[in-house]
Amino acid sequence: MAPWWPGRALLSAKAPRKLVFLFALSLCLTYLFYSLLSCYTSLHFPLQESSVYLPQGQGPSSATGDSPLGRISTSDSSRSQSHSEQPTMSAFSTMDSAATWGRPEPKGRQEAGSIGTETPHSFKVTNSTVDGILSTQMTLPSASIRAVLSSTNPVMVSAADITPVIKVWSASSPAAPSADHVAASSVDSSVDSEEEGWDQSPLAATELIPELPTGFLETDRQESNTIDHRSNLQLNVSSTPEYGEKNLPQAIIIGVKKGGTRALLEALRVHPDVRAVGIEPHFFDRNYEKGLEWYRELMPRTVDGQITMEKTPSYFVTTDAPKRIHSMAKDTKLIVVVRNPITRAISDYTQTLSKKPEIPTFEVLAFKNRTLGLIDASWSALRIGIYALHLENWLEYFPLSQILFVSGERLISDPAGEMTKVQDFLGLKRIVADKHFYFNKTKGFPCLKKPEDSTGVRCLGKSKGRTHPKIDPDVIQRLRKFYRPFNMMFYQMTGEDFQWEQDEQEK
Ligand SMILES: Nc1ncnc2c1ncn2[C@@H]1O[C@H](COP(=O)(O)OS(=O)(=O)O)[C@@H](OP(=O)(O)O)[C@H]1O
Repeated sequence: MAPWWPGRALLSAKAPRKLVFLFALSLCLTYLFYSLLSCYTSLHFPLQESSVYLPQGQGPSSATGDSPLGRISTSDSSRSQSHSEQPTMSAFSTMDSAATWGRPEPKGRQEAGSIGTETPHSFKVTNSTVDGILSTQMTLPSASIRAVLSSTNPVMVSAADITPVIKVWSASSPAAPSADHVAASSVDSSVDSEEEGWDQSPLAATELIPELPTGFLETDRQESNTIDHRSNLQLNVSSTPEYGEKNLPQAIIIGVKKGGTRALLEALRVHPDVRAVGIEPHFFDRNYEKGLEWYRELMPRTVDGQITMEKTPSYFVTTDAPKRIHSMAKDTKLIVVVRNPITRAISDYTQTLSKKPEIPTFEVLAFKNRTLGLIDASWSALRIGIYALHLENWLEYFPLSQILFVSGERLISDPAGEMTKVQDFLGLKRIVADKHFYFNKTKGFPCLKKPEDSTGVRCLGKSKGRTHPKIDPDVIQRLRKFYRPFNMMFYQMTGEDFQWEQDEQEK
């Protein structure tokens, strides 16, 4: 009986050999296609998933175990849907520089109709180019932000992919697509921001200053923990008087992590009309189910004319925070301290490293594929720095006029100047000024001092102003390219050029 496989006889025949060759070729092509497809899919993280770091023992991180830091992925149908609806683009090459862009109405205003009366904003680009193309007035819908997120990763730019996504939004355009599916709704908790009040730090020989009298720029001892760690303890700052009443905050420092939020809050606390809770309440991200009364209880007492404040830097990247804060009080003033996203990422990494020395290097974590130069934008240290993406979420609820962007860099180089802006924004008398700051050479940062008493300064603790590890300059260069379009978008959205592109030397 003839074998089912004709063997050499068949292979030696000319025509069948061609067939076999074609078959093998098609197999190779199919394989290649699926490899590319899977590569493509994995690169689309921001459209599909939210990858975050979780502290050890929290969440399902260990189940996925794709990172020693416990990265997890969450997907839901809305994400997949947005993915399928999501057009992509190649950088800004499709932008029409003459197009006029309008900001969609903040949802809050649509609903309540009472957050101010201004017409939808449009913004002049302050820094005129993104790869030489971005210019004029435009607003950046989340679709384009995500598209840039794809296109800043070189592998993403394939001919088939390149679909223009920039839509001209007139003032009557519907709200921008929600950024819900991309915002980090559960950004890292245990390695979250570190709260620490002003410490007396070692001073240079020429700066030696006697011990502070008790009560001077009082440090809230409870600041070293987040609310989560302190469960339901009474958390008023130690200097809180027993008179007055507890109010929900009228102003919140919502971000960004490692931006300089503690320095800002502590400087604000010098102002007699500001009362702030020292710890980070994490109400709008982690403790929301505890209710507003729980939140109010955390606040220090205030008397007439004083404002209540808190800071929780993770709010800025929390999907639900804008909606929640808006539903608490639509006139809440929001402050975001922003810092060069590359330095911010390194600072974030340095903090994690200080707690988990075994983690891979920054260079390793920053890439999905280093050979291809493919940035891992799912790494929270990098993703937090895509400010335009997160801001878009806030602008759906709050008008730009209700958000103040403080430069983390200027907060160090000219703290009094930044404080003037902050006080004006909060409607406070300009009280915190140059005389309240002192540059501590040992610390390398400004510290607070009591103007009428030059015997003491207070600096932030050791976890603020850490020495950063030296990062491979090629990696920095790649990150610059990655962030550049997002920074441009952010400048455009805020109407302010933070000049991060000029930072040649990362710390
Ligand atoms: N006056 C003063 N003293 C010390 N540090 C200062 C100050 N002003 C700004 N900074 C910068 O603040 C960075 C920490 O930011 P945050 O307070 O937002 O961090 S956190 O999110 O609350 O953990 C911290 O980041 P690192 O330098 O990376 O440690 C500082 O650069």
